[in-house]
Amino acid sequence: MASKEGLQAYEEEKLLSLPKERGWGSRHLYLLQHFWCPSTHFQGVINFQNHFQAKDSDVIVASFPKSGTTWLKALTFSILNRQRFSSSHNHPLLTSNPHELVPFLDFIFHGDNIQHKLSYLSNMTEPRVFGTHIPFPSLSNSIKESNCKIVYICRNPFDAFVSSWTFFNEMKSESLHELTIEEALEKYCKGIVGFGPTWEHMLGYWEESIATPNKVLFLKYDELKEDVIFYVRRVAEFLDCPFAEEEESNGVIESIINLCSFEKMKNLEANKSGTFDRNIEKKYLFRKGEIGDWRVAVRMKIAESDDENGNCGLRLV
Ligand SMILES: Nc1ncnc2c1ncn2[C@@H]1O[C@H](COP(=O)(O)OS(=O)(=O)O)[C@@H](OP(=O)(O)O)[C@H]1O
Repeated sequence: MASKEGLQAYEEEKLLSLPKERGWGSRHLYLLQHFWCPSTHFQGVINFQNHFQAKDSDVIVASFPKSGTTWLKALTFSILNRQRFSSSHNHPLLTSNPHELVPFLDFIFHGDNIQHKLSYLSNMTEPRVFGTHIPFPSLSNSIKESNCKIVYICRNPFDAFVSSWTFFNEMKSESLHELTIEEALEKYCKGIVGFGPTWEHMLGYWEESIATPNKVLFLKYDELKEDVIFYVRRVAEFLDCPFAEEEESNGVIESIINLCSFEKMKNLEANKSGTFDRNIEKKYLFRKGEIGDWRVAVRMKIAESDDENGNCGLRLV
């Protein structure tokens, strides 16, 4: 299996020595440096750690999966590039998915030809914006040592869990086994999920945001949804490109928010079809975008498990 995913001999050896579990979105999860690395990402993560050179002007959008990564990538890209692109027409986000404009560092280095990738990266327009799901302690040293900035987003874990479970069930290829929601929840609570455990992931970035507040900005999906104007201003200030009074009065913040809104992005042709990275269908990235959707999943589960006498057989929650 490992060789099928294009690993070099030394990586294969390393991989075989690690604790292993069955995965959800990937065939296996490997316990690498205290986090569960999906087998699909193993080579990309190792190569990223060994080769990526951060620039001081880089911006990294970091997140636990299904916590609002796509949204924060779109907002960060728009905030940083607002002088280059008008939000109302000809904006790259109207024709490209946020993951195509803001690539995942964990995936860029997947496959061979590292030199080609490095030269592509060094020629990218600055400021370069990247995404990552890798926990803070496992980021490359050059990210930690440079002056680049990290914007992190987390989400109520109940919602992130339901979002992940639905996503992986929709995405599931025939080679992957099915997980019931109960099995998936048990694994999630034990931290056995890609880039998990969740709490350690959040804690790593949280502690860093306290220790170095100019380096890491810690955001929560739920708060961002509730006051997006406040947080768009906050991100711009953190990235040293605050909105000028004239921009404020010209409605630049509102146009960025509208461009990146769930409804706008979900309905764009660019996000309705096609795939990115490892054949992820773009349409599955936009589901409901709500706070508290986990309650719906619980209600459905209760209804499903009510017996014919009306007794609730659910013990899951
Ligand atoms: N623009 C915008 N605004 C608000 N919410 C949005 C937006 N885009 C995506 N979403 C919702 O985010 C959830 C997907 O999370 P991620 O983007 O982190 O997924 S991924 O890790 O990059 O695969 C997923 O949440 P659920 O709807 O609860 O499944 C998406 O619907």
